[in-house]
Amino acid sequence: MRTSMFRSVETAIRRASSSSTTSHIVRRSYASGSHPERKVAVLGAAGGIGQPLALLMKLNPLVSSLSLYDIAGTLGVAADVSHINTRSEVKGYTGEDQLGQALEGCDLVIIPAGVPRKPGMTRDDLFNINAGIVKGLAAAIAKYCPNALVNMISNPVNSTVPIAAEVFKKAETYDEKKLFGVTTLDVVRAKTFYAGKAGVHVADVNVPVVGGHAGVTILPLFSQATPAGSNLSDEEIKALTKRTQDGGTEVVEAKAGKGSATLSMAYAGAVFADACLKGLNGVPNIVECSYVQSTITDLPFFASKVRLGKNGVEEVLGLGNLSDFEKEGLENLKAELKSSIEKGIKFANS
Ligand SMILES: NC(=O)C1=CN([C@@H]2O[C@H](COP(=O)(O)OP(=O)(O)OC[C@H]3O[C@@H](n4cnc5c(N)ncnc54)[C@H](O)[C@@H]3O)[C@@H](O)[C@H]2O)C=CC1
Ligand SMILES: O=C([O-])CC(=O)C(=O)O
Repeated sequence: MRTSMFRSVETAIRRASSSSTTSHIVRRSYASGSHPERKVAVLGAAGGIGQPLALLMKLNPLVSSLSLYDIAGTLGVAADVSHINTRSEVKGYTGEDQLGQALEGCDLVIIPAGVPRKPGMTRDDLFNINAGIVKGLAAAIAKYCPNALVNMISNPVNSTVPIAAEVFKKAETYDEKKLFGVTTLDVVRAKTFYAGKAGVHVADVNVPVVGGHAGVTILPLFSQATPAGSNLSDEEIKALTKRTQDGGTEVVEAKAGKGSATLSMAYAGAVFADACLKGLNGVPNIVECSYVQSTITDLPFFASKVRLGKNGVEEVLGLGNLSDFEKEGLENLKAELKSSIEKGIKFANS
């Protein structure tokens, strides 16, 4: 699960910022094809997540064409980001009549479109607005880029992924290997919180997070965290688990009505998108946690470690050994996750 996203970004910045003649030559030969052409779209690109995510995707050398779409405000964001001297060409699209152009030819579509939480709300409280937004965007993806990988960020992820799956099924374009709920922020938080408590270097830490992306459905597996052997007590593991599950709420409360996590989410979204692009490009052994169609439990969608490849999901990895506390957490999350999945399926078919 270690990612070289930072290294890629660093390399891109170094390449772009050097002004020597040699670097122009290097840059030209680089742009002419050391990586395949990849078109990536961000839907909701003018929003709190969309803008920093657009920036991070512009810094990613695996992207050759960056398509920024929103219902309003995209052209300014696209003009701004387009001036950065990295590989990709940037185009902005605004309004539904430009959605098709934004999507045509995409290899990867990232969706942070929709409303965020305010204090006191659950992610499910966003369902009424975001379910319709996701349904519409999924229908457009089925029409204009049915083969693209889809990274769903819009909440409630536990329901929006099943909604997109149903829309794709109806359009006869569904490929379960290509639809991902982005749960990377849970992993990012689990790594950060664990490193702080265990006193280990955060860059070395790996922690799988399984289940879903809301409250108790977020199940970090600290018993599998590496580096291990930090002698954390049961109480400390419980507190780390709770903090990971409540990480989104911690940010919502700190922002006090001004939305939810945007910067850490953009980072997490960029890490996951980078992993998807590497998989598409044939880089071996790319593994990230994601909420996907799954048979590793009795639930039809479940987050776990996933190996990424040229067609999206190459393999959904099992849960490994769980502690008794994690086994209990797994049983406790099933009812809520099942009902969120069923709610999404019912909505998509209504
Ligand atoms: N999966 C995860 O871990 C996380 C998910 N989120 C979710 O991401 C979503 C976006 O959050 P923010 O960027 O903070 O919200 P925001 O309100 O700042 O931005 C959302 C953007 O979506 C756009 N939008 C609305 N309808 C659209 C449509 N039909 N097509 C294209 N764009 C549309 C809006 O114009 C706006 O620019 C929320 O649902 C939030 O809950 C947020 C953090 C983490
Ligand atoms: O908490 C929220 O509403 C946004 C989110 O999903 C997160 O930060 O994990």
